[in-house]
Amino acid sequence: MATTPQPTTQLWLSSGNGPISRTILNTPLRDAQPSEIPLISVSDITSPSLAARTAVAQQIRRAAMTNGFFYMTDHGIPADLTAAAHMAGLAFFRRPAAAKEPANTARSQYHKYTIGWKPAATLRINPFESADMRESFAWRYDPRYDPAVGAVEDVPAEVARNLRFDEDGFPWSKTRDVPELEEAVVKCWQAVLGLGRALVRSMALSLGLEEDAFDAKFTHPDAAVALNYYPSLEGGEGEGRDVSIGSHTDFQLFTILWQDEVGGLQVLDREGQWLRAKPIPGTFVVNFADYMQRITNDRYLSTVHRVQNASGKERLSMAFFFGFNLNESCGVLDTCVEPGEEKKYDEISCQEWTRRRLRAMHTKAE
Ligand SMILES: O=C(O)CCC(=O)C(=O)O
Ligand SMILES: [Fe+2]
Repeated sequence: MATTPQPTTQLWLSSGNGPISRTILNTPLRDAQPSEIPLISVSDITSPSLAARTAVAQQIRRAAMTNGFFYMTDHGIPADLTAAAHMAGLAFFRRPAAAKEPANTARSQYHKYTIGWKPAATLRINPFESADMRESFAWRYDPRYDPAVGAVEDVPAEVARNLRFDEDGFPWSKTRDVPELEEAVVKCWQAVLGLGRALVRSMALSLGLEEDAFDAKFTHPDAAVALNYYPSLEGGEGEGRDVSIGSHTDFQLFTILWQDEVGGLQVLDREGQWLRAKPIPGTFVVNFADYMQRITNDRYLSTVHRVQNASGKERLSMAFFFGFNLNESCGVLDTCVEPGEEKKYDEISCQEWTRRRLRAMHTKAE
């Protein structure tokens, strides 16, 4: 018996290769089932037992090839670290715009798009949807804060070329009215950085490589953090309504996201169904991003997601983005092509890839 095709709509998004579209079902948004966004315990991610580490890697592989999203539990990040950054973030954002203005990204010496505070509705990550109603505060990798880096003078020249620091200590020099913010965010970032490195090793294993295959590529990773602050939207959730952050994919390898208990994150599954990724206390959400999709020849999905916070309450999330050192590049991995299959992507540096993505969000980009 022939099945009637389900009504669909085209969803347009920007990408590093220009606008792309996805076919989405016209069915209403619904909560994700555990089989769609699984819960993975990573307690064995650094276990001395290879079998135990492999078991984690296999679950990650399955999630990457299903919908590209999973909840991560037993991750070892102390709850008091995320709680302190959450509270400090709220204290920062709840102040009037004039108090946040000194930390406006536009005032950064070198990182006018990627470090500091962005006011609400000034970004539109998806040109086909409303402006992003979120405010954000972002910071990016600085080896002076990386516990795995000894002396900053030892950072190799080819890495250092892509790392520039504002001489006045921006943005932290402009957030002194919330004195706890710097320490709370940096401590959380440091802990998640360690976890991110462990995850890359697990992902190497999951791709049939040696665990240390990527080690040289993340000595000084493109590890950024964004605190997102979402006032409640007026119009409710669903197609055609305002977005807190528009439909997009993340740029680099993967994102580790902490979310509060409000909810609002939506994930587009492989069939084109929008799913709510409801908060599960104590977990982080992990999603794969564009660079990972490229090097795996589309084996691992860079999943489209967005946020609509229509809860009537404010929401805060912290996104930790993880990528290789910006000067690094990686082509499609041999373990991701079957005999006779073509490599779909050229090798491109992480710097160039993130630049292309940023350019699609801003008229100019660093
Ligand atoms: O706040 C969220 O749940 C997601 C944020 C996000 O997608 C991002 O910052 O890239
Ligand atoms: Fe995202």
